[in-house]
Amino acid sequence: MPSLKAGVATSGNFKLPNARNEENLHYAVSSPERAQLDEALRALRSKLPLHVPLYVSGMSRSTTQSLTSTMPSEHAQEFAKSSAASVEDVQNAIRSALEAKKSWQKTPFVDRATIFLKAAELVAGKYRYDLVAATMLGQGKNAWQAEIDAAAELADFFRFNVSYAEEVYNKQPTLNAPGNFGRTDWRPLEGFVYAVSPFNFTAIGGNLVSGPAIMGNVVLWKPSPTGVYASWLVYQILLEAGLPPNVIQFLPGDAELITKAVYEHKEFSALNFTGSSDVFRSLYGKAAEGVVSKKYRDMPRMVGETSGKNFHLIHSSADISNAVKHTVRAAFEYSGQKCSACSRVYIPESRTQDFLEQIKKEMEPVKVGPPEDYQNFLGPVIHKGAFDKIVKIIDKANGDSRLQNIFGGSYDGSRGHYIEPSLYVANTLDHELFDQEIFGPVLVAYIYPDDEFEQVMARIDTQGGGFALTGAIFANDRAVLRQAEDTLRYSAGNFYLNCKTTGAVIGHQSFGGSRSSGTNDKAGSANVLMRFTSPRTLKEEMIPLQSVLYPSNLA
Ligand SMILES: NC(=O)c1ccc[n+]([C@@H]2O[C@H](COP(=O)([O-])OP(=O)(O)OC[C@H]3O[C@@H](n4cnc5c(N)ncnc54)[C@H](O)[C@@H]3O)[C@@H](O)[C@H]2O)c1
Ligand SMILES: N[C@@H](CCC=O)C(=O)O
Repeated sequence: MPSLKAGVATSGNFKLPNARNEENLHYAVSSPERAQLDEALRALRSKLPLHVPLYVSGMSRSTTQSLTSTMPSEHAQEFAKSSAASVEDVQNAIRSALEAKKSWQKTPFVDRATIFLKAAELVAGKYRYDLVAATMLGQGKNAWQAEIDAAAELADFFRFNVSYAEEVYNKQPTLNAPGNFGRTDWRPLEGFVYAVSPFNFTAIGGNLVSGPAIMGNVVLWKPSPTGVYASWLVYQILLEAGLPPNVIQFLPGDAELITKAVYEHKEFSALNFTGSSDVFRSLYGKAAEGVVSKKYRDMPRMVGETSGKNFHLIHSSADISNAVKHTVRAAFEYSGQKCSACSRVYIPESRTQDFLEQIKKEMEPVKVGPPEDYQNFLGPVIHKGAFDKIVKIIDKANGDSRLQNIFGGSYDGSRGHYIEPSLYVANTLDHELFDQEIFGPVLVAYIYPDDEFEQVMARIDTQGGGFALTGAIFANDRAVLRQAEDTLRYSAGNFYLNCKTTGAVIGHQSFGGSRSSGTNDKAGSANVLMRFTSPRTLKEEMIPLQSVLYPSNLA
């Protein structure tokens, strides 16, 4: 069988198609896309529980050990049983990936790029409804949230990562002395990349593996146990698009066991992680131990996009109607399970009545329930662990004299993991709710005296659990927007003016935060792709050297 090796068919340069954002489908009543999605949902339900194998050394394999996930909207229903990789599977995966690397890194960029462009078309076309349905039933997103993730953002990541790779390759020295020629060889890393993905975005798993692979790396993918079926679909799409099987190895299973086996290998060269800060810190620390003990050939790169405690700051000059609508969406869409979700809001005293009246009105038509019912704005939270954690927070908040409940404050776990969207006003800025990432539909507000705007900004910067992912200022006064942008410069990696903290679009807003929110390498940018390269600088001289001595040495 012919393989993708260094070829001769492309001479010189070529121009890739311009990356474009996938247009969203809206699933309005009686729309053709709604009918197709309903069909995909029916078909998927009829196959439950789904079986997800490993894919190691070019072969899929089911193991006797398995992990089970249930439907978050209907926890009596098993959703997926995924195989679990053993230490030996991990070792085989590394061996096969490193073998595949020899030809993959020499594969012309035109061929690597085309595979991901084709994958984007498969996502946007042939598999769109399967991906959206899998994300709805498996991860509890409603049709719109699943569409913007598993269809649009996934296709965008594939298309834009190809463009960003082109941008990286085009970064070449612009100055050459006469008779000299300098170049940069954007080598992939030596060794292999370990990608660990979260449950909450199908697209993120696709991005964590595709970015490094486009740059010529090989990748071991450990998907989230609660997003495993959608990840498996993404993996199969990449294979169908022509990705040689061993370039990415698919390794569901016990996170700690897999990580331990990966971290034992000398050729571990990078971690590409998205998930919670605590898990990233522990993975960072274990890698550092390996660095200290000289276990690895390289100094492994650590790339991590992690947790947030994101804020909306409302100024007295703000358009309150706009601020309210954005706050409802940012705090409650996908039940607050976005790293970018707004979970603390600061309201000026003079506009509080207006804000609270309007937010209560906006909440009236907001419904909570299964994602298959299109009228539901919020679905369930992902699993019992998340539900129990949020319930504990709500129960405590309901009995806390420092908090006033404005709406919500209840939950129902009888059929699915449902939490009512909840707003509490705290009478002190010292409340722990301003620091804790809840990852659920719970918003805490603080009402500040209008003339304490500057003090409140100072607190916003220092509270928030040390996270600095996203934040927003709502104001009509231009000087206030400038002041907030300057004062809160390090409080958020994505800072929004008069719009919500969620919904970064690939190609428009690259994404990530620093401090405890991660390494801020910016998903959706050429910057993060550069972390998966080890550039080599080349210089060639065409004029022979005439003398050893400098002119100044001569008498
Ligand atoms: N900043 C971002 O771009 C971004 C995007 C999405 C999610 N997130 C964050 O992710 C979190 C929610 O996702 P989650 O619940 O899947 O996160 P998580 O940290 O629980 O899990 C993420 C991944 O790490 C794995 N993992 C968990 N424990 C591990 C261990 N001890 N060793 C090795 N791997 C381990 C999981 O199996 C999963 O694949 C939130 O904190 C959210 O803010 C951040
Ligand atoms: N990039 C997404 C958040 C991803 C994290 O969960 C947003 O901007 O809302």
